[in-house]
Amino acid sequence: MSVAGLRFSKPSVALAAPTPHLYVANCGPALNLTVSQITEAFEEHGRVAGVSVADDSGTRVIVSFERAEDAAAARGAWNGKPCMPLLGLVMFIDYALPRKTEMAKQSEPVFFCSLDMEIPGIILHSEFVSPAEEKELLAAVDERPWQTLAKRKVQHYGYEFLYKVRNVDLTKKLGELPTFVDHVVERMSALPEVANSTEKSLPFDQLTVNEYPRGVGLSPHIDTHSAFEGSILSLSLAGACVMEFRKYHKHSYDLHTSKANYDSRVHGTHIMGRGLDCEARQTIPDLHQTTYFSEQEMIEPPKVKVERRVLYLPQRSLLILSNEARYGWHHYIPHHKEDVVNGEKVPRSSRRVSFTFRKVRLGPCYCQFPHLCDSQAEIAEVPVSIINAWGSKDNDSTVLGREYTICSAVEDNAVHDKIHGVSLTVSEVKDATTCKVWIPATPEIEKMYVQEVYDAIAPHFSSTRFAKWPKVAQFLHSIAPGSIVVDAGCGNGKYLGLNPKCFFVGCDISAPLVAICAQRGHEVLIADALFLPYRTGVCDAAISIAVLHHLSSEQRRVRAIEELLRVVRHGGKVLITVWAVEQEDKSLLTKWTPLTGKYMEEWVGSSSHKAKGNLSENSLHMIQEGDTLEDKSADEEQEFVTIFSQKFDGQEDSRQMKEQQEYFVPWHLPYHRAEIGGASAAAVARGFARKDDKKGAVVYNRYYHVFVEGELERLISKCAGASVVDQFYDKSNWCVVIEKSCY
Ligand SMILES: O=C(O)CCC(=O)C(=O)O
Ligand SMILES: [Fe+2]
Ligand SMILES: [Zn+2]
Repeated sequence: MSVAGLRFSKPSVALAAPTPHLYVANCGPALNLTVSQITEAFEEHGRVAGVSVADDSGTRVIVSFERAEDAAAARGAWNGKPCMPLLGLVMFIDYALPRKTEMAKQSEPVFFCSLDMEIPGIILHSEFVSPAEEKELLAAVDERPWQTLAKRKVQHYGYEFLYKVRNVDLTKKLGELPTFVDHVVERMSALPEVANSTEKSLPFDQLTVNEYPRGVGLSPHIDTHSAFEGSILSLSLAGACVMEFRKYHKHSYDLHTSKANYDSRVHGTHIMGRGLDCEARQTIPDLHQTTYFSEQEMIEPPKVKVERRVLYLPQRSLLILSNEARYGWHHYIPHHKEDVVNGEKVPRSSRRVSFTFRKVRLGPCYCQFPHLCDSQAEIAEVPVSIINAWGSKDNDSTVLGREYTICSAVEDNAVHDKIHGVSLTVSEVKDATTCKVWIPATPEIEKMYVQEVYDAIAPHFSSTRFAKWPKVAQFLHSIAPGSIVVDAGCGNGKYLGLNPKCFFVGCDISAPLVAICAQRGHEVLIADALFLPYRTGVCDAAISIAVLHHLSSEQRRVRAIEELLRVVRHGGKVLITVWAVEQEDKSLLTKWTPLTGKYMEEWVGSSSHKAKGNLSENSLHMIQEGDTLEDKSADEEQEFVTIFSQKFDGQEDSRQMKEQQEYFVPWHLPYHRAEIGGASAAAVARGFARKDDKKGAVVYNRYYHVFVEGELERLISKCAGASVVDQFYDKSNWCVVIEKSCY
């Protein structure tokens, strides 16, 4: 139904004379309106010659009437008013100028070399098969039955590709790949970019053969992330074509207030289009993201920038798509009888046959393109554990921080959390949409020596934690007004609200600390840093201040960084600070108890066992003299401890200390602050605290893994999509600012 040969543009100024073409905003496939529904509705005003999409948004269409008067009538009736035939939708309607863009479209340069594309992960090998091999391959498929689709024919080997769900059925393996592809498979498998790729593509176990008649192409798409892993390889036989690659850049939201922004992004609350009596809820197709437009934005919707690159796929060439090219870019074969290649018309051959080799994926996809990733979209539709821990009320059911809303049916009391790749066991189903789920247990060492200690010392700890570290303040002030900031491991919430132009959300594993934040009016909840209960890409920035050093394995520390990266949007920043081995005041290290023996083996794991010391288990409780830390008002111990003049100067020990990274660091809870006989007695009985009558304090041990220089950067380098934009050492901490790569 599109109007052949014509493209349209929205006029920048109101047109004096009406045209038969209307530019209609807030209407289109993204609002689940089909061309025939739109046509039918507009035909109320006269004969409609065609409806076509105005741009890539899916929310703007061109409705072309046969007569300009009818277009004027439709505009008069429905511009800015509810359109009853389209369920009361309010559209913005203006006259459109037809514009020939065919030439403009074709003026994009066509690349012949994949390197010129500047898309990471795209490789083109020309003449990958010989004419003789090509002939054999074509003869082989021509002997076999084709499945006929609307415009092209296909054959599937290994697994059938199911077009309805754009995936394979893993339970229905068709068999091995046919022997007639053996020699190409062997050669492709030996390619270094395939054999050595970080994501395993081998062995290929799915082959789709596509036969395109002249003029037939393939709509823009990304091969379903959850369906295939590793690289995708496509051999072009019998003919050539151009392939266009598209990357959509969605700009960050800029809504009126950060709270509204937060509500819309976290809770999905619709922002009402002011002045228009409709909910201006619009969805950008392909991006699987819902955006909420204000009235102004509806009239001038935020631009979705599309980057396009066109590559010529010669006959007998092999195209390899990996990484960003595979996960982050749509690919598209225009439905053209001829390709315009740098000004020259190149007719397509009567037939092109492609062999696409892929490897089916067994688990979820963890790519860095969550907005394009069906594995990760599932969790986005399955928000959010922010149920009861809001404000100060009813912490009970989320004391474990583990309440999720499950939108899909919960089967067999288990939910597979695709993002985290773990099975969650549902312990209590409250109703159809809410259930309690359990995430894997925190290691015992963290449970006792971090969580329980902070729970026990929370009010006292909080009373010593008010000074804001200038570097953190500087970071928070550098964030754009209206941003949403997550403080993961927020403690008593001293950084929440530090930049009044931003909206802060905090979480911490310690319920008593979260309660303190809630009493102060902060938006907080109880959560585990490894399982942040926020949607992917929900915030603009995140901070993790003095948190990672409380995690007892490298895997868990990496995982926590990945979680921080997950929750920030692309282009968002994360500040991470951790305690350094390289303490400004070396004497401090002598006040800490190196972890040894059972603690290292059972809890921290022998791989990170670097301790040279040979301290007995009892020595864990032998705290040095003069290490009293209680009731000081300094911010971090490091700052405060500088008052100790004692300097550490033993060379031998210094080397030993350097290698030691696992410690118990004492916290002195004065008797008058402790519930003697209550929680403290239990902690003493269980061995993670001791009474020190001389000091009049219960001494709790907190587990720390202190970082060596470069270690934080090394962990970050394991996280895809993170680039370090700043790193520094400050006040005995290693600090890094990372940016989530833009897609
Ligand atoms: O025909 C081609 O080269 C591409 C095929 C393709 O993109 C697909 O099957 O997903
Ligand atoms: Fe594809
Ligand atoms: Zn993915």
